[in-house]
Amino acid sequence: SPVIRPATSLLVRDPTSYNASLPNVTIFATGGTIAGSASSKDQTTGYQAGALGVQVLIDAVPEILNVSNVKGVQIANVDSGNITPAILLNLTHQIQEELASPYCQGVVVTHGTDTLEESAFFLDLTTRSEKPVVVVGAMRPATAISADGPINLLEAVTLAASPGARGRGTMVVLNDRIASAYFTTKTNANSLDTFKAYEQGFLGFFINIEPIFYSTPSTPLGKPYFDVANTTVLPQVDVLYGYQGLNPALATAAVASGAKGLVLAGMGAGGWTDPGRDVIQQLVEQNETAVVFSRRTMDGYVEPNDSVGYGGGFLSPQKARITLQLSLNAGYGPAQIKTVFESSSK
Ligand SMILES: NC(=O)C[C@H](N)C(=O)O
Repeated sequence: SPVIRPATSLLVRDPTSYNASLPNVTIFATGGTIAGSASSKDQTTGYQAGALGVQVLIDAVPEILNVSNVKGVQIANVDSGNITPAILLNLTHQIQEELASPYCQGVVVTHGTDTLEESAFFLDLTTRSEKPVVVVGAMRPATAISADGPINLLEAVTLAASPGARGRGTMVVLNDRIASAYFTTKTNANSLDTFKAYEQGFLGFFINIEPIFYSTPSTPLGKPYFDVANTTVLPQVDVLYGYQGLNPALATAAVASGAKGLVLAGMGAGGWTDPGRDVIQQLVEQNETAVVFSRRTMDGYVEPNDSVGYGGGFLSPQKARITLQLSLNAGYGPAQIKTVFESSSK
């Protein structure tokens, strides 16, 4: 029988629907448009994200019970812009506990799409299991005509329950595509077809809800693992955006307000202005601030060897930020941080 969690965090479907011949998947709900509710069927912006509870999401797709036994855990119910490090740490702790259970074959996380790539990347770096972890969202609220949430959720649960999904790291499901959390990014603020990994591509897609993969399981080269089992707070790392005539004082202000690290979304392959670099250099020398040069372009590579900071390799600013947070949290010094970013660039 399925593992029973404390009543405060557990919502279970009617236990009589339990089918011993099916796998067990746990759905961790965090909010977002997939749980969004608008005032009319044609409203697809300006609605309330994170309005519906996990049980409502599960009940809307009874087909889920043909592929898996499910139980839902409500972690949060917020617009994904309001996902905090505390929520992320709680999520990864609970997921690891669940993955360690022999009764759990896979995990699904429902999440707003705006910052889905950050949470998915964080989970990818902080969980270590062959079992699938699938992060899913939607672009239309649950109340909309042709809402995409129900089919996305069904596909996500099917994927999490599928033996072929094992050993592929954290995955992202939207719009019939299977993507790797490590490489995926949101590319369009409104369109259903928004998650892409331009250079690395998708892992697979769905036909009749069945996951179809293009290749055998693989792991991105140099993907680091960070143990956060005992972590309760993550260090502050801020992202600054590069542009002509950028304001160098913003970097000073970020460090003064507690940032232990900075990620620069630089121009081109990590470019920063000369006056801006002078200030960055001072911050590195005086405060031992860890600085990663990334890029403001959608895709691309920033050389790991920079005289002032670290180059972010293929990592986007938001993913470089999480990597730097986790490296600092692990107590890594300059040489180890350099290795992490160098390796993730290969
Ligand atoms: N499509 C979405 O889920 C957007 C929403 N604002 C969120 O990220 O929570």
